[in-house]
Amino acid sequence: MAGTKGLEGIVATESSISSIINDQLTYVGYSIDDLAENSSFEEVIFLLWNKRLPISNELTNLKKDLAENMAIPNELINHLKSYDLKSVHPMAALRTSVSMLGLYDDEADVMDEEANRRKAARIQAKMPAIVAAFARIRKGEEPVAPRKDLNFAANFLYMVNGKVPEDIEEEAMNKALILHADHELNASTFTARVCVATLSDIYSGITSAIGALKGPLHGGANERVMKMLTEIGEPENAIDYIKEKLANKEKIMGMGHRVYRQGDPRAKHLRKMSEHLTEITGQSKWYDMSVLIENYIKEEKGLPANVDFYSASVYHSLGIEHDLFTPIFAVSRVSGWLAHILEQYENNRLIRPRAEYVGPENQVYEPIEHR
Ligand SMILES: CC(=O)SCCNC(=O)CCNC(=O)[C@H](O)C(C)(C)COP(=O)(O)OP(=O)(O)OC[C@H]1O[C@@H](n2cnc3c(N)ncnc32)[C@H](O)[C@@H]1OP(=O)(O)O
Ligand SMILES: O=C([O-])CC(=O)C(=O)O
Repeated sequence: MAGTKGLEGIVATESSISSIINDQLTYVGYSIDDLAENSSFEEVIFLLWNKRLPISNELTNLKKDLAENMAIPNELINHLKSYDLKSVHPMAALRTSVSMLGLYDDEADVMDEEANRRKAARIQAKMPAIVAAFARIRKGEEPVAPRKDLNFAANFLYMVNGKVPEDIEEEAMNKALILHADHELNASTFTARVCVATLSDIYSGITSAIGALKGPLHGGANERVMKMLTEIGEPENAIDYIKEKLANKEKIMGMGHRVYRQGDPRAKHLRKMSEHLTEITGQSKWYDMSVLIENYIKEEKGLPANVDFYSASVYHSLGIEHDLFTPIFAVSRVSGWLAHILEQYENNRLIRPRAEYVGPENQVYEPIEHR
């Protein structure tokens, strides 16, 4: 039995939600380029959950359902208020809050498909409200209730900032949410599927997935990209900084990918958004610095920029606090996690691989006083 470190290249399930073939990403067969340019996040949610695009009244109903389900229980708000949130990472707060949401859902352990779909809509709707409430409470501000007349992207920014976003901000958030929505069997999606394959409930699956996304080798990289850019400070420092990191065998956040070899097809959209948004907000240096780093790493290490690299300067130029970058990823990716959970339940089998034992053998137990 040969071990494959990190399960690289192993096909662990069949799925008809998203595919990565020859460095091209599709959701249910629709190119990510097409969706990013033409679609809305709500439409993508429908696509992932139903494996087809909605017709007009279906999209209207989903938007209504999401807007009506956005408000979070007061008990959860009070719970968040009870912590000293200055030392709590928002991903930790999100992980615990989603777990807690399950305590206030009468259907949490009802396992039929219709109930699971209703819970999916509730979780999708409430995640942005949790992130926004956390962001406000820790600044000593009251959470802002969602508005039923705003779409998902606008409502999220409205709840975070307390004001209706400009069109350009809403467009950028909508596109970022589409680009992050699903990605085949990435680590957090796999985590969600492993969890619910025991026939555990949706809240457990999403809570586990948030934990996996939080790590710096996965969704946690976007926050660290901004930390790196901030440390670099000015474009002229970028290459020396990167050289030193590489000499110390440190990884450059936002670079490299387990599956993509030539390039992450989402990065070009985020690069374009970063160029535009940093320019109109008078912060082009973040984009300039990012391009220098991307080109250098491509040249030196042959590694492409991944989705986390340019999303950092995009969110920064939207005025978003840096530790909210990964929670935004989660607000989008939960749509994919939910799609995969529904797909797993439809055709379930326990996920239980093997480990190759490489430890000592034939040991003889010694009583403690003889060791
Ligand atoms: C949404 C997402 O999850 S996208 C990924 C977000 N994560 C990051 O951006 C963190 C930085 N990147 C990485 O750590 C990696 O590229 C990963 C985790 C994304 C993929 O890693 P793996 O497929 O396991 O590749 P692995 O870590 O084994 O690296 C292979 C080689 O490339 C090097 N390498 C990979 N990524 C980087 C990087 N970002 N910076 C410097 N070197 C790198 C490794 O050091 C290793 O070199 P070696 O063979 O000389 O030891
Ligand atoms: O697929 C992966 O390994 C990581 C990734 O890019 C994502 O989850 O979007």
